[in-house]
Amino acid sequence: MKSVEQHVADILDVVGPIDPIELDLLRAHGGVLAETVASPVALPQFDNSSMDGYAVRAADVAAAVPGAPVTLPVVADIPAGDASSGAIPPGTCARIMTGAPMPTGADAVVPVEWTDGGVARAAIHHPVRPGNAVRRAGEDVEKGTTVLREGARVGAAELAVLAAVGRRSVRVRPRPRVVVLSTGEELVEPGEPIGPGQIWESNSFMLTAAARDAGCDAYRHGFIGDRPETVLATLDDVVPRADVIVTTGGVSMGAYDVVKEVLSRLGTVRFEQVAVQPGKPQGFGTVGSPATPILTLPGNPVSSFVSFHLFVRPALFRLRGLPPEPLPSVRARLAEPVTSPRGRRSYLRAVVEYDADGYTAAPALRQGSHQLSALAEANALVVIPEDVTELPAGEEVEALRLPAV
Ligand SMILES: Nc1nc2c(c(=O)[nH]1)N[C@H]1C(S)=C(S)[C@@H](COP(=O)(O)OP(=O)(O)OC[C@H]3O[C@@H](n4cnc5c(N)ncnc54)[C@H](O)[C@@H]3O)O[C@H]1N2
Ligand code: MOO
Repeated sequence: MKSVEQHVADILDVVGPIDPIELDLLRAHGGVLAETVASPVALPQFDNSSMDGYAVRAADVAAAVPGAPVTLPVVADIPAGDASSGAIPPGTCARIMTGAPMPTGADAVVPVEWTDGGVARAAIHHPVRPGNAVRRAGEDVEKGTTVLREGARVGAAELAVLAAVGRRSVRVRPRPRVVVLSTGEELVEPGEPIGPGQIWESNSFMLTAAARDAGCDAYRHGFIGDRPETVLATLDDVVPRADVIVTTGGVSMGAYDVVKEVLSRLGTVRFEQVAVQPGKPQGFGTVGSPATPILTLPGNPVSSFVSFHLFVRPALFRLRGLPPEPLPSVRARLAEPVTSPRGRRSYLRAVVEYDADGYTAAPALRQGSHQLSALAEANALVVIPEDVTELPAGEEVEALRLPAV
């Protein structure tokens, strides 16, 4: 059987970063910068006050002390956005608001709390040093310097920086469009009545959400039955709208394993067994024109979930133009003994907790690949290597942290 690492490497060979496009700021949210951004201006662009108070010459208020204030005439009132005040003569002051341009001649701001708050004349009770409460032009960003590098993920802070340097749009690799399809005649839409032998469909909700959590625009196409013509027609239909297609079900050895049957015929998708538990039957390749990457995951819900984190997630990172890093991991002590099949690497659902002695991993009692309840409780996947069949409690293991919402 193929190793997990080899399967990831093979997938990454067929998946490349999606092409960059210029997008308006909020549409670029969640994208990855495809340009390095330099600021065309200094930030701040002008000296301005960091407090509501009075712009003064520091020398004029050097003698001020509580009880014996220096009183100055107020010659201007400067709100933020008002650059019309000109210079203030020596021995005067200007009422100034946070963010307002410093008037020429003033070199410091006295916060309003240190004054009587006067409108025509202001009594100042504290001396200030030159530069007090003044934000100098360029002290945040000098004109022409790099503020964001290619490869940065465009989140809230990056959008703030882009807007602050005057950008309305930016070149990014946008969030990849992931189309999620499930197959199986037994599936019924949740909320609908269910008949004997049927189950409510769950994989496509899980995968759509997981892909969104991984920074993609994911669409749940819903599910299709086990008829080859429908599967092919559906794939043709979604290719133009997808940067990657993820399917579940129909990839093992059964008589109705339609995904495998249909895609094997095309010759562009490989079906293999990976030495992993759960998630052994896997397929990947490309479909349609333009050739669109497709990953076919097993139908068992837990297998599908684990496959997403091991195989789909790196592919999504690659599409985004990010390093295909694995889930973050910690070393943890097993709270219970565990077993694992020889020759397959197990990913056991577990609850990892941190205390004074470090991390502990409590494996879920129900580890079946259909047992979803344990999945919802778990916050980690404990890795049991291929050549290990059992481990006692207390043994140290690698635990992959599952992303939290
Ligand atoms: N003879 C063999 N049988 C199986 C093997 C094998 O090697 N030889 N492998 C087993 C393993 S391991 C897995 S994993 C599954 C994978 O099966 P498929 O990918 O073909 O998936 P299905 O047969 O369609 O479904 C499996 C299981 O999952 C349920 N399911 C499917 N889709 C959904 C969905 N969207 N939402 C919720 N549940 C879903 C389905 O009802 C089945 O119970 O094959 C084993 N068999
Ligand atoms: O690989 Mo299957 O996922 O063992 O249940």
